[in-house]
Amino acid sequence: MKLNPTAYLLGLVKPDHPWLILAGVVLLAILRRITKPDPLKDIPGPWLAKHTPLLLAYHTRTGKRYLYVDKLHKKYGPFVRITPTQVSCAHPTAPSVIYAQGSASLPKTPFYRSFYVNGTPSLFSTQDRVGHSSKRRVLAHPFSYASVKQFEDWIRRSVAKMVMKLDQRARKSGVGISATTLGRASGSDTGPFGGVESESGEEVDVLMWLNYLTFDVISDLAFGEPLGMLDRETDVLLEDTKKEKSQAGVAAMIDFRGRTAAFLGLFPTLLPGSILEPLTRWIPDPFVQRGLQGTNTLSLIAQRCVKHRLDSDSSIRRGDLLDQLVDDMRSKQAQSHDRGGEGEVSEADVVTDAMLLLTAGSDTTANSTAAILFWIYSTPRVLEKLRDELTETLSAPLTVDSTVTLTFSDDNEATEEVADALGVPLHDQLKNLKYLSAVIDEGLRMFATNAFGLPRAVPEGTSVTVEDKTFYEGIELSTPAYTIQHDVAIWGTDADVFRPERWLASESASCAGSSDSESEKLGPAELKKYLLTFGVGPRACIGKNLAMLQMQILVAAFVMRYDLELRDKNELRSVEGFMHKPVDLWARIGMRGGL
Ligand code: HEM
Repeated sequence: MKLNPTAYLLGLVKPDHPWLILAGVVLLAILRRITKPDPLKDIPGPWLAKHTPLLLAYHTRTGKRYLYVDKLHKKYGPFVRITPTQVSCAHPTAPSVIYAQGSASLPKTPFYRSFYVNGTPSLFSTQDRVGHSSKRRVLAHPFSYASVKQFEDWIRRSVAKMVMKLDQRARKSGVGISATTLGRASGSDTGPFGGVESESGEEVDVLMWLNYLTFDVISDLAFGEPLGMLDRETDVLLEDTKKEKSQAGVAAMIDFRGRTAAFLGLFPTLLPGSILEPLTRWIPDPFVQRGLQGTNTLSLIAQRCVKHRLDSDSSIRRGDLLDQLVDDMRSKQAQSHDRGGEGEVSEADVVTDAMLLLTAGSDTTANSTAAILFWIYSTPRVLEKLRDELTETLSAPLTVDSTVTLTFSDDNEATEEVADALGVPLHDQLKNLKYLSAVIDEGLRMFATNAFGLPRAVPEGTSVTVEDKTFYEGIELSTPAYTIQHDVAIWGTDADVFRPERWLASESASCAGSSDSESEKLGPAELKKYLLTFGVGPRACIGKNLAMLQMQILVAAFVMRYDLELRDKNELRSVEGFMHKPVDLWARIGMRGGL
């Protein structure tokens, strides 16, 4: 078939040999690179990485990019070339330079165009600084701690629903988990937590339940209705999804989308804004197609929700995040009317940002919480100490009469009573608990939900110096979060040990496992600079308050209520897309002794 360039550019016609065209593009890029002077010739790295992003792309596809980059740093040192234009900087001074605030801040790279939705950038993916500030201002207030606190009742209601369902599994054969499986921390047969030697409860995938919860919470806030995963006890297939070939649920689609974006982002010539972009949809690769299909379907769902809100009576307000996005659109449309359309925010912008909130704010929180629970339940000393701290503050979960049958209703007040009766903690009871906070920070450090080196570009006509290396315009710099969070020069020789005490000023050097570490010299406030889980600088996570509030409530609720016997307490299997996530967290769940 003869290729009609216009039809191809409109994406209407499938070219005969998309792989050949792609191979040609890669070859041209290599030739160009070989014949041009190389500004990064002094930066070490694998030979192939100098000429093509394919090596990094391969490791991205395996879901272990962070381990590959970590290995490169161990071999080549703090500066490693990972693609022809990208340098991974694992020097401790790198985060404050690459993710600097204010006029020194570096823009996001074209990599982020892989997250555009139908060609529209979101708050997260936009490279334009002015556009970013304007979008960020809209959501800054709703994500402030004071505003997020107002969502607390919504969150506790969902936690209560999850707890009731997990209780049924945990009570299957009535009694607590054996002391042996918990590590016999106290040496007594009844175990430190009052459990007795017996098999109890069902095996559940804790990660899956956390996903149901966080997806319900964020869809309620961003889409105006919960997806209903907790009710249905499954990743949902929405009406819009059922028409699709893949038949994947929402959580699975978000996963495909993140993995595909991390891969395609390494080939900017295939992304929106590039002439070759129409080719992308014809790439005969199921991995890519699943991700693109996921994006399309999620955007259809978002469009339906936004349309529903726009069509509904504007005087009835839910006070959720979607209300904020719609209000902003309406006010900017009114203002720009007088300026001939300049600065207008369209329905497509609202759809893209609503979808962003769902994708950024759901499994990230679930994955982080699952990882933290893994570390807590595989370290009996920490579990015991955390329970001591929580017990001093929360008595409710231990006094619940478990024989009373609690039922859920649509009446919010009634369900809040259920949350109280089930002893779901209030954030005010938790927010100042030092050990809980240290355990969460340490879990985030160890697992590194954001393990990726988030790329930033050196702008035209400028240069950036990290330690003794200067980089010029067009070079892309990133800091590998996992590597920094496990660097012995920062955390000490026990960098790979789960030791929450390093975050407590009074105890940072006094616990088993601590050594001649640098972390004895760096106090907890200094160490915070190297915890990159939520990003750093002007593009850092806007949802951190919401995520922390959920994680604190969830961790406290689990630890106070359940004993978990992990199927594998030696390893948390994980995979990295754009974010790093556990594959699952199977555990036999039992009610804690006394409940
Ligand atoms: C533990 C959970 C979370 C983690 C680990 C996390 C991590 C991150 C990271 C590393 C970034 C920076 C990305 C970059 O620079 O490319 C980011 C940005 C962002 N996150 Fe989160 N996040 C979490 C929860 C949330 C929640 C609950 C929401 C909202 C519902 C959210 C919304 C966003 C948004 C909108 C951005 C883009 C901010 C901007 O560019 O100005 N995140 N997040």
